[in-house]
Amino acid sequence: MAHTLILLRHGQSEWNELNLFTGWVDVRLTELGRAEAQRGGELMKEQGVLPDIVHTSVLSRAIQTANIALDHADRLWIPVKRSWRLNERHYGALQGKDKAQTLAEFGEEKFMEWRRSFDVPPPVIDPADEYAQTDDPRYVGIDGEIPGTESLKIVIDRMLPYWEGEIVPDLKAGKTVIVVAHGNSLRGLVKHLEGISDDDIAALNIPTGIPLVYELDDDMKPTGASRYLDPEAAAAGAAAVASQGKK
Ligand SMILES: O=C(O)[C@@H](CO)OP(=O)(O)O
Repeated sequence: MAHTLILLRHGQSEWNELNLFTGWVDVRLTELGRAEAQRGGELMKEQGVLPDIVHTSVLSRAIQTANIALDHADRLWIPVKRSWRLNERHYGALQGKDKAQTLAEFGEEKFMEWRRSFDVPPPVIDPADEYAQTDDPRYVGIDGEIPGTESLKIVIDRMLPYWEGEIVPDLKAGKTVIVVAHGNSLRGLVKHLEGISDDDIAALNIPTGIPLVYELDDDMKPTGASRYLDPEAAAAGAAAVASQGKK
């Protein structure tokens, strides 16, 4: 039996537009981001790829994107599950920093190591920093501590229990699942699904607002290549993410 999984990165956020490192800071969608989410929903409806259940992070930009996309796919009524384990990678002390300024200050090598290396996290954020999540009520009771920084490796380690424990059972129950999350949490999931190496994952960027569809076998392995519902827009969007900072 084939299982259908849809991955959707949130539409443009206020801090994507401003070119700031975002991570766990809870910024909203821009008008363009809302339009991207709408288009994502329309693409699902037009192409008949319709989710039965939605999983999102606990960050507003993913929740807004899910609501808008599902509304435009006539699927606002499906069950919803949310988890901090689908959150964006915590960007540590870089949260709130301008990407272009960070590149100019630290140089390309360090900048890319922080953004795209597999296991080098950015410096830890001070818990008193205005962009730390200390005392944020949505994280009361999360297992362990609120992170002070995360590498992609750490993201994968905290995401996989949710993937195995909550998403895979929905897929195995025959549901078409949509996961609405973030650039780096989805990079982690794609790495896991496709067995991409620690080095090669650096080059993978996920565009905002375009559904990416996987057909999976019973072992949750892709049966073929994944497909974006708008491949041209996805290629342009991924290139734009790759060049962030260089403007
Ligand atoms: O700032 C962030 O949280 C992420 C996603 O917007 O950025 P990057 O693509 O640089 O990892």
